[in-house]
Amino acid sequence: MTQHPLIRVRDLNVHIGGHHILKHININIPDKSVTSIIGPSGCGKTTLLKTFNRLLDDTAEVRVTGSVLVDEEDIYASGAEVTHIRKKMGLLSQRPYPLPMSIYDNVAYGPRIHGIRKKTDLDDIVEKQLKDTGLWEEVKDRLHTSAAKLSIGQQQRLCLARGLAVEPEIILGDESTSALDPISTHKIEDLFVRLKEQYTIVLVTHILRQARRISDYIVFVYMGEIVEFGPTEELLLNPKEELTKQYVKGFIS
Ligand SMILES: Nc1ncnc2c1ncn2[C@@H]1O[C@H](COP(=O)(O)OP(=O)(O)OP(=O)(O)O)[C@@H](O)[C@H]1O
Repeated sequence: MTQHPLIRVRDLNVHIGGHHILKHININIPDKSVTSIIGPSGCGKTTLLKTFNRLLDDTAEVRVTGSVLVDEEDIYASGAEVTHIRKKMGLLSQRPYPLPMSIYDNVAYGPRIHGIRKKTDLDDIVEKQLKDTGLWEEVKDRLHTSAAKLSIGQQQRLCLARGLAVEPEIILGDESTSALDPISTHKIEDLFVRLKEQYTIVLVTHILRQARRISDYIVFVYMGEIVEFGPTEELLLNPKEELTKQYVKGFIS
């Protein structure tokens, strides 16, 4: 059964510097599941992901039209508040960018900004998020040392913990395992699968095997358009569109 949609995209178009990058995008991203955006390099995957938390429309050369409804609220409506929208989403980029501070302070950073001051409350949040991201046992004895000393894989899980600490509804991941070794990659993939019980997760990946391992749904994008969207097995094993077939077979890259 298809989950209730949390993100609804309606006739979304993105022009950058006069180029029509995303064309008439219509999609419902289901709640509490993992949806992967796949497609060849330059097709618009990252651009689509960025439209979900208004990371795109900050410059004069970018024009976004259409609507993206999150929880029924159009995040492109005039007057929509960007800080409020971003609080609903945690973004995990290709490389981890821990803040130049301790492990503890990285996780406590967002909650402090949102007004949580009491030490015991912050301690609880830090412990919970580090446990949820599987880091607690690895770092509990060095919480006040620099986050930069962690391995890249640990830093990526810390960035996830930092994002989750402000209680978002949605996790966006842009090729978030591309800088990681296979073991760290599997840890992050396992986390996504576990976290989908509580969050709606949208990932950009160019690795079909990864999309197959962890997604419930897949969106195939080609030259700025959605070619096909559907449950993972159906889209990969029995695609409806010829272009999807070609991509899945590896004839388009
Ligand atoms: N800020 C920008 N200025 C100019 N062109 C841009 C900008 N951002 C994206 N584009 C263009 O939009 C198109 C889609 O880019 P995007 O990064 O979304 O693709 P992608 O599918 O994520 O690619 P990849 O898999 O290689 O990361 C590309 O042609 C890219 O050059």
